Order: sequence, then structure tokens, then C-alpha cells
Amino acid sequence: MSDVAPTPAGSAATADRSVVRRLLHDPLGAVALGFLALVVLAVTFAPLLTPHDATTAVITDALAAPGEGGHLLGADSAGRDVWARLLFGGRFSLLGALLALTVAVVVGGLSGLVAGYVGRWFDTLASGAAAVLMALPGIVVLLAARSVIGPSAWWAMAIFGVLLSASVFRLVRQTVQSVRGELYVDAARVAGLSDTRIVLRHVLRVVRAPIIIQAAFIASVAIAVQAGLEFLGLGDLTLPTWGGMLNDGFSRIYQQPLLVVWPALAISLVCLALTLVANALRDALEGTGSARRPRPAPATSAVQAAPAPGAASADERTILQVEGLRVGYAMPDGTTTEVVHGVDLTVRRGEVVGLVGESGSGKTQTAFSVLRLLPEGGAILGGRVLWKGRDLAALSAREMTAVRGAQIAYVPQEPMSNLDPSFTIGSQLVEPMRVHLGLSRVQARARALELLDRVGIRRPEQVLRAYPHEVSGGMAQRVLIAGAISCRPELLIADEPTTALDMTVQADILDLLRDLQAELDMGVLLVTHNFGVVADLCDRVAVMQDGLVVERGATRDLFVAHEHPYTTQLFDAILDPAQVREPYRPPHADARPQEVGQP
Ligand SMILES: Nc1ncnc2c1ncn2[C@@H]1O[C@H](COP(=O)(O)OP(=O)(O)OP(=O)(O)O)[C@@H](O)[C@H]1O
Repeated sequence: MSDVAPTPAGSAATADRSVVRRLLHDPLGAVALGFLALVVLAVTFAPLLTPHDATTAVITDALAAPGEGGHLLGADSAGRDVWARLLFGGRFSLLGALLALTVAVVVGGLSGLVAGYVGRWFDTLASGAAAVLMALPGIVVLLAARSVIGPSAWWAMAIFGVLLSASVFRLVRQTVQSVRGELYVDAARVAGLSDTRIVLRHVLRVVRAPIIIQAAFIASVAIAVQAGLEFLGLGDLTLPTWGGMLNDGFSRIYQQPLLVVWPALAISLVCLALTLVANALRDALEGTGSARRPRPAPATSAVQAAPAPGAASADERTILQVEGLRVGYAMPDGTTTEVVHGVDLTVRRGEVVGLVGESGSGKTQTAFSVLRLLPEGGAILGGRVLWKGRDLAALSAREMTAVRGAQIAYVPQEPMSNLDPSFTIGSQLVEPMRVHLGLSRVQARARALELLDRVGIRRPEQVLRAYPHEVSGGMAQRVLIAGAISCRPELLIADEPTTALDMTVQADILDLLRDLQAELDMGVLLVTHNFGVVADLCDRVAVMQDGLVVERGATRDLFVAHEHPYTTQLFDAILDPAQVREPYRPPHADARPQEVGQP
């Protein structure tokens, strides 16, 4: 078995390179990009491409036809060289568009990022401002601004950038909100990465693509609007501009129609090229996200259990104490719905505690309260979560970040969704170790290799270079377990760690968890609905129903004798004879059933 599914050569190449490749393979996109590059080069090196000055009028050359008097594309009504004006005018058009674009992306992008990620009052305020900006008629605002600040193309474009920033804001805010809910962002938080790091690393990367696409459209709109203002005579008449040329040509359209054609061609071709590049970029960026996911491959590993830890008193060994925990969610009608109603729980060092109950009984809410990672709208309404005697609610965000990932680690239910598809597995393992353990990149990489080996991955080097879609679900869960134990946590919270996995892999993962727990002397809070898993791993168990712990005790005792009807119901569910499958019978009625393992 290979640890990594076969992928085309160079699968570890960066996504960026693949975007450029896809873009260049799109014929329209490549031609448009080439054209834009030519325009930029031409306007940059304009003095080398024409001997004429763009503003010098030679009245004897007025309305000269192309080729006449040394004028490549002719001369305008004042005898100024059209080719030179196109080249120098292009500078102002492109720089004006760049200014509008920069303002729109900086103002809209930053505010969208903060509003989408942090939310709260800033989101309300910024969303209101964006709605007002979008409701304003752009041209009217620019005309009003011109009457106040005069015919400055730069100011006009800066103001236009502010108006356009509303659309960037909405796009970025919406994208960030959707990323913020991704499990891999929660996983990064659990791994102890700060918000700044999460934004820089996971969020910006996702926001980048829509911004780039939007940027090309914004630039084309800015060029068109700028030209429109200049055409109306509202621009700076002292500068050579494409819109100004259009204005001049329009007034002489019957004498020299080509004077309209050249600037119109320049404006429309550049706008068209920007739109085509935006479309090609969108296709290229979308294409990179469509990597196929291989079939899960059975993972195999046998890790050696370490000797049991030395004895210590029960109190000394208590690391987590949950007392009277109540969790609630704010409802749209202003009320609060309580979903956990006073849960008590303790976990000792080196002990596995199972939190068992049917779906919706409040297990995950209890676990997330310990991590202080309740979803939006959720809050601890009462009770305490004591971590080694310290109330976690009293810790600052920075202190909590130091606890999460380093002291309390988390293994999620859905391994694939908890890995960021944009980064290699190696980079996702290395980052938290650099933050928490202060390791250099090389040291963290070496430790990541050791950890992958430790969790039973056969070709750690290869897996380190792989992207999440290139590994199986079981392997992804091993990677997450490696990440969770990378900082030698004292408590591991595992939320249904095998539910999403293939049956053949589940037992391996449970074995691995048991071995690592013993080796690291970790406390484990195991959230599950499966009494089989409880029997396999847990020392003690708490049974939850409707947000309450209805029964608790040592696993062995509870299996022998339980009192609460709900516990009986859960046991009955797993021991229901109706669920025991009939032995396999071959299609021929008279054939005898085969023994397991018989060929
Ligand atoms: N974001 C939320 N808003 C409102 N209620 C929620 C939210 N998340 C969970 N709940 C409610 O909290 C209760 C407990 O949910 P919890 O996720 O803890 O269940 P669970 O026992 O872990 O089940 P599962 O195994 O299905 O995750 C449920 O009734 C659920 O509807």
C-alpha cells in the first residue's frame, strides 16, 4: 500500500504555479494577458516609442492623416501627435485605474476582512456604510466632487475607489464569513494559532482569489468611467488622456473620423482584455480547487504502548473539572435556549473519560466549552471550567490560545474538513509547533516527520509534501492526531474521532489513541455515541441526555449494572437482537454458510 494516492507528476507544486499554468493554457486569457503586458510596456517606455511630445501642438499639422508629417497615426485638431497622446494618455488611464483599484481593495478588503472575521459592531457599522455607498449614484458623486476639488483625475479616481470599495467589502466579508465557519479554521484555533495568524494563513488565501477576479473588473470599470468623465470635459484638460482624445475626435468626427477610432479602440481593447483576464483567472482559480479525492485506503499501524505512568493521588491528577456547566444559544427572537443544563465532569491525568449520548444530547457543546470555542451565538451561561485549578473563563484570549493546542488538544470528527486544502500537510503540522514550541522550521519539520512515523504513517516524507486531498480519511485522521499530540498536550479532546472513517480504519485509530494516551500519560475526553468505543477505551463514562449527565461511573461498573432508563435504552440499542445480522447465505439455498476467513 502506498501512503499517498498516485497523483500526476509535480503534484506537490504550489497552487500558485498551477494557477499561472491554467491561465496561460486558456487561449483568450493568455492573449488578453499578453495584450495588457504589451500596453503596460508601451506606456512605460513611451518616450522610446515616439519622437513626438504628447502636448506640443504644431498647428500646421492639424488633422494630419496617418503617416503625414511623420505622425504615425496622424495629428489631432491642434496638431498634436495622436500616437504620442495615446501612449502618454495610457499612462494616466492605467495609473488612474490603479489608484481606484488600490483604494477599493485596501478600504473594502480590510474592512470586509475585519467585518467578516470579527463581526460584532464593526460589521453592523461597515455593512451600513457599504449599503449607503452602493446606493449613491457614482457619476453624480464624482461631478459633485469635481465642483468642490476641481478637475483632478487623481482625486476623482480615489473617490471612485471609495465608491467601488463597497462591492469589494461585500465580497470579502461574505467569503471570510464562510471560511470562518470551516472546520479547518476551528482546527487552527484549537491548535493554538492566534487570530492574526489564522487570518494571514488560512483566510487571506481564500479571499485572495475573489479579490483578484474582482480587481480586474474594477480596473476596467475605472478606466471606462475615467474616460467618460474626460470625454465630458470634466477631466484635467492639461493632461493627455484617452477620454480627452475622444472628446477632441468627436468634435472633428466629420473631418477626421480616425481621431475617435484610436482612443475608442484603446479604451475598449484594454477594458475587454481586463474582463477576459478576470474570466480566465476565475476559471484558473476555480480549477485548482477541483482536485480529486482518492478512495480511502486502509491504514495499518502497530505502535508500541509505553509503560503505565507512576501512581499519584486522584486530586493531584485531576486536570479538568467542569462544574455546573450551562450552555445556551441566542435565538433570533431575542430569547436564549439552554442546551446544556449543569454538567459536572472531571478528567484526571492518564485517564480516558467517555462522554456518551445520542445525537443532540449536548456532548459536543460540553467539549467546545472546555476549548472555549462555542459556535457563534453560543455562550457559557453558568458554571465553571477549571483547567488545573484555573478558571478558563478568566483567561485572556492570548492565555487561552497558549492553552489550546499546547495543553489541551483536539481531534475532530471529520478529518478532511479540518485540514486546509490550500496547504500541504507538512506546513499544517509545522506551524503550531513553531508557535507553541518555538522550533525553527527545520526542527519543526524533523519533529513532524517523527510524529507521522509515530502515528503509523509509512512514508512520512511523502505525506508531509502531500495536500489533504491526496491522502485517505484514515491517514488524514492520523495526521490530525499527530498534530494534536505534537506539543505533548495533557488533555486530548476527541470528538467522535472514528465516526467518519471506514470500518477497517476505526479500530486502528482507536488502538493508536489508546497507545498514545498511555505513552504520553494524557487525559482523554472522548465524545462518542458508541458504547463499543467506550468499552474499548474508557476508564470512566458519563451518559448525557438532553443536556444533562444522567448517569456516570467506572465503565466496568456501568456495563455490569446501570440504573438510569436512558442508559438501559442506549445499551439496548447496541445489544438489540434485531440489529444482529443473519449469517451470510450463498444464493443456492442448500449451500452451507461459509466460515469467516474461509476462501
Ligand atoms: N449553533 C447552534 N445554535 C443553536 N443550537 C445549537 C447549535 N449547535 C448545537 N445546538 C444545539 O445544542 C444541542 C446539543 O448539541 P451537540 O452538538 O452538543 O450535540 P451532540 O450530543 O454532540 O450530538 P452530535 O453527536 O450529533 O454532535 C442540540 O440540541 C443542538 O440543536
